[in-house]
Amino acid sequence: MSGIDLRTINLVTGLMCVVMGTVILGMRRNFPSSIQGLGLWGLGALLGMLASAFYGAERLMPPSLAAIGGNALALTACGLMYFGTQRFYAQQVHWQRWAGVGAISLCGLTYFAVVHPDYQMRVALFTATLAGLFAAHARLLWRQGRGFAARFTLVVMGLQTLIFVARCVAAFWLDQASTHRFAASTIHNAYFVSFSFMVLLFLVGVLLMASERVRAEFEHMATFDSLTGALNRRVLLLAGDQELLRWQRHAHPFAVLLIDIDHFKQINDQHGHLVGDQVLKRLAAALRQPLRKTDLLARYGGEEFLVLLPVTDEATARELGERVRAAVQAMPSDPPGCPCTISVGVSGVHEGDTTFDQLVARADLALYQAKNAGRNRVVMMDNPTLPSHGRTP
Ligand SMILES: Nc1nc2c(ncn2[C@@H]2O[C@H](COP(=O)(O)OP(=O)(O)OP(=O)(O)O)[C@@H](O)[C@H]2O)c(=O)[nH]1
Repeated sequence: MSGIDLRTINLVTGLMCVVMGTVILGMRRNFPSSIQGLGLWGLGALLGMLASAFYGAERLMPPSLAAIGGNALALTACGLMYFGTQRFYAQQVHWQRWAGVGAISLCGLTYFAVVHPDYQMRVALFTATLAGLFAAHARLLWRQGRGFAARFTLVVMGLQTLIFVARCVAAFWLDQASTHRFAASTIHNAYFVSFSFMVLLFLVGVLLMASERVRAEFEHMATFDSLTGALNRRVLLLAGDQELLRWQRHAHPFAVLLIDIDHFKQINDQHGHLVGDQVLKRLAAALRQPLRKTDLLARYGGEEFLVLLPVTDEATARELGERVRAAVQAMPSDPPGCPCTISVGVSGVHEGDTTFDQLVARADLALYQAKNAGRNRVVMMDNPTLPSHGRTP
């Protein structure tokens, strides 16, 4: 360890910070604005580079200025990283509290650099402040983090905390001989090298966290309808194809409900599209209520919904259709005078069906009959003349 050149490590750490900071800020431009925190992480990394530059330039300026400037920049950089993670997890950023802690710490560092020079006290104060900040950061990741990237970053932050606590303790008991930031001592070298390595790992960790989040958001967008939160048409059709294969293999019956809002155009025309959108949202919530956990609800088109009912025969499907229709009719009218009813076409899988589209086409035919018969009713294709429990509005 004694052969390590700490100035070179300081330079490499600064370069890593500038590269990673630039990458993070570049990614921020291409990521959806819903992913917050990247700007603060990127800025933190760039300030980390400036801190290294200050530490390295101590021969070009009074050493106390290099020490205070470097420490101020390093504290700010680590604070920005923490605030970045708070923003990433949509937490309130309490920067005032940490700005206060940083300011007190910096006053102490200035005192021990200028008024009463004491290198050991500076090391102890600086490492204790950062250990507290890293511990808060690790706690946040522990509470909010999900998935590999967050766990990885949590481990890195936990190790950072331990390294800084160890360095703080060593400043009093084990390291009396050290008098300078770049002076070679086993304890100091170990701290310096591991800290530099952890800075790099932390920046890799936050990059992974952001990439994981973007993937999850795109997956969500590709799976769910953004207005109603129901599945989208593509996902339900794929699930329907799978259900048909299962039926061909195991002969478990299944069925679909095709649902269309009655006179929705009137709701839009009378109250505007925004109210129409709210009705669609409330309707999707009402449709879910009578369904089982295994049933899949999707927005099939503008004001059309499709429900896939696995392991369900036609009689049960019709009953469920009726429950769904009744649940929508029971929805409180909002805005007042804006009643909402639905027509439902039901179809189960039939001998000879080779595609899921055939079921949907039958349900569509049944829906057409329900509309023609006066709306607010459930019609099943096999028995389109069944008396409806619903009433014409
Ligand atoms: N607000 C809103 N309206 C939508 C959306 N998608 C489709 N629509 C509207 O849904 C209405 C569908 O009208 P029509 O197909 O004539 O059907 P309807 O008025 O419900 O009449 P019936 O189905 O015969 O009972 C149109 O006015 C569309 O503009 C949407 O996402 N939001």
